[in-house]
Amino acid sequence: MHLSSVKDKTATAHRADIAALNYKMDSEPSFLRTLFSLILVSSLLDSVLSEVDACPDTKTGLESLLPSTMSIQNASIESVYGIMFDAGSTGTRIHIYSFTQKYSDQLPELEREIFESVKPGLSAYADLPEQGAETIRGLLEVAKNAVPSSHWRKTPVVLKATAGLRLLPEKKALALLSEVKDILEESPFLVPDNSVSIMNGTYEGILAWITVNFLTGQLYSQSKQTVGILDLGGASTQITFLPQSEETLEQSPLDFITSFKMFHTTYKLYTHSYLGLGLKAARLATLGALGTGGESGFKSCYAEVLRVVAGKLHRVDEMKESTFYAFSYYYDRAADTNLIDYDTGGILEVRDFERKAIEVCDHMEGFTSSSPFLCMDLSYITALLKEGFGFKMTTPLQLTKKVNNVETGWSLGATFLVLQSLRISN
Ligand SMILES: Nc1nc2c(ncn2[C@@H]2O[C@H](COP(=O)(O)OP(=O)(O)O)[C@@H](O)[C@H]2O)c(=O)[nH]1
Ligand SMILES: [Ca+2]
Repeated sequence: MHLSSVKDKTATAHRADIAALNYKMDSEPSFLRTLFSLILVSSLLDSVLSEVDACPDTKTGLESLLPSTMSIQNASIESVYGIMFDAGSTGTRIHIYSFTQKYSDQLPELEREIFESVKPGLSAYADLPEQGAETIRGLLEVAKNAVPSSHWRKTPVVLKATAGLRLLPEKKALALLSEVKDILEESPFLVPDNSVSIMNGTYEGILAWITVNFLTGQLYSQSKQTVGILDLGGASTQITFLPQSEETLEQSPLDFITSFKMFHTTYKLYTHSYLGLGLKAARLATLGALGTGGESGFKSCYAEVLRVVAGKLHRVDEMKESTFYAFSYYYDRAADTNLIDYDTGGILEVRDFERKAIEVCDHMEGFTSSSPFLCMDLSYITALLKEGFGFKMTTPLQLTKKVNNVETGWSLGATFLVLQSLRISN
C-alpha cells in the first residue's frame, strides 16, 4: 500500500486542511479486497432500515439486499464512486470513496478514500446560510478532481448533518440545508432525493459501528467478535456496541437497542447519541456553571465537569469488558497531549486520560501553547468515560482515526447505504 503526498497537517483552523489520502489496497488483507462485506453491509443496512424508526433521511430504504444487476455473473468491470459530506458541528468533511471491479467474476473492492475538511462547520453560519453553503462548493472541487468526469453523472453526492444542526432552530437549519441542496444540484454529480438531511443520532452510532467493524474485518469473521465505538463530537457523543449479555438487552432503555438481521443472524446493537454532551457543548455547560469565577487545578475543574455528566448517561456493566474504538475528540485530545501518535493512534486506558488531565490542570504553566480548554477537555473526557459511561480505569480503548487509511466515523457506512439504495451496481 502506498500513500501519495499528504499535505502538512499544520493547517490553521480556517484553512482547508487538505489530507488527500490516495492509496492502493493491493497489499490489504483479503477481507478488504472483496465486496462480500459490502453485500453483508447492505443486508445489514437493509434490515437496519426495516427496524430502526425511520429517521428523516432513511425513507430511501432498501428493498432488496443487492440490486439485481449486482450479481457476480454479469458484473461489468468499472469503477464506482460515492461522495459523502459529513456536516459536523465543528467542521464539514468530504469523503470520496472509490470501489473498483477488477474481474467480472469478482465483486468490486473498496479502493481508496480521499478526505478533506474545512472549518468552521455549517452551524457557525446559522445567520448566513449562503456563506455556509459556499464552504461546500470548495469541497466539491476536490470531488471533481478525484472522480473522472465520465463518472460524474452516476456518482451520488449526499450531505448528512449531525448534532450541530440538530441544536439549531429548525428554520435556520432548514435554510442552511436548502442552500446546500442548491449547490449540490449545480454540481455535475448525481443528487438523489433526500440528498441533504439531518441524520438522527441512532443512525450516526450504527453507521459508525458498521464502518469500523467493516474496516477491521469483524463484520464477517467467524468469531463474530465485533468492536464497540465511542465517538466524541463537538455537540454530541455516541456509544455503540454489540451486547453479549441478555441482561443488557433486557435492562437497557428500549430506544437504546436496535436490531437487524445479518446472514441469518439477528444482531441487537446497543447505541445512543447524547445530544449536548459533545466536547464543545460540555465546555459551555461547564463555563455556564462556573459563571465568572473560573477555578484552576484538576480537583476543582473535575468537580465542575462532573456536574455536566452526573446522572446523564446510561451505564451497562458489560461495557467494562468490551473492546472499544474511540475517535473524534477522544483521538484529537489524546494526540494533542502526546498520549498517542498523531498519525497512528494507539491504545490507552481510561486512567491515562485522568493522569494527563491532572498533569495539565495542575501545571498549566507548562501548557501555555496548547488550547486554553485543554485542562477542561481532558477532565471532561475522564468524567465522561469514568463517571458517565462507568468504564473501569483500566478499560483499554483503541484510539483510531483511520483503519486501513479509511477514516473512522459514520461516513463509509452511510455511503454503502446510498449506493445500494440507488441500485448503483458495480
Ligand atoms: N480525522 C477526522 N476527524 C473527525 C472526523 N469527524 C469528526 N472529526 C473530529 O471530531 C471533532 C468534532 O466532531 P464533529 O463531527 O465536528 O462534531 P459533531 O457534529 O458533534 O459530531 C473534531 O475535532 C473533528 O476534527 C473525521 O471523519 N475524520
Ligand atoms: Ca461527528
